[in-house]
Amino acid sequence: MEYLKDRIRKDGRVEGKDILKVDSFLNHQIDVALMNAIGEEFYQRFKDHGVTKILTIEASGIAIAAIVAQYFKVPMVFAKKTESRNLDAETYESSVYSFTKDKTYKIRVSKKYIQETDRILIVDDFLANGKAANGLIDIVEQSGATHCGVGIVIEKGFQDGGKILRNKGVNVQSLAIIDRFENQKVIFA
Ligand SMILES: O=P(O)(O)OC[C@H]1O[C@H](OP(=O)(O)OP(=O)(O)O)[C@H](O)[C@@H]1O
Ligand SMILES: O=c1[nH]c(=O)c2nc[nH]c2[nH]1
Repeated sequence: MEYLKDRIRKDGRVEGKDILKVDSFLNHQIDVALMNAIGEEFYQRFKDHGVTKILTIEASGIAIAAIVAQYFKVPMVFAKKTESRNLDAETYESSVYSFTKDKTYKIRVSKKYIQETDRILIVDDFLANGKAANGLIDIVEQSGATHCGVGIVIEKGFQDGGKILRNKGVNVQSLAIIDRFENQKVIFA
């Protein structure tokens, strides 16, 4: 998606050897027009898969998933990373290591919000080592629903997540795939 790549070239900032900061438009301050273009692009890529629900993980996936859900006209649900009294007792659970936070979270989705008959599109802002996507796939599989694929805004191709998921046969569609960082510049695959 050239529009997205241009925006990453313009406003993305490389931090250290493996972090791309896109907080000015994607996961802190949000450019809603860009989000709409992303939602439309995921719709075009997955519209023939009979999607009935969009699933993501808090926090950064929520804004993207909400807009994607508008294009599909289906509900969106996000996995919660913390326990709280307003979460149902009956949940599907998995475990996700966050590489940006160096912390493992138990993630949970209420059993009420995924049915066996659902066809689920997983979306997220980043794919790095694939832990978040794997945790969400684990939850979908526990529920007996079908996962139609994983839509990612930015895949860091130099980390293993994309390879791991594709080797498992998952339909991963990434709108921008980064091959490497070179002199603080982003080089796309
Ligand atoms: O492929 P992975 O190695 O799992 O990395 C990708 C995940 O990492 C980020 O989440 P983070 O843990 O930073 O939480 P946040 O959404 O609250 O920023 C991002 O939003 C993805 O969910
Ligand atoms: O803003 C982000 N930048 C990254 O490089 C990254 N990797 C996983 N999650 C991420 N979030």
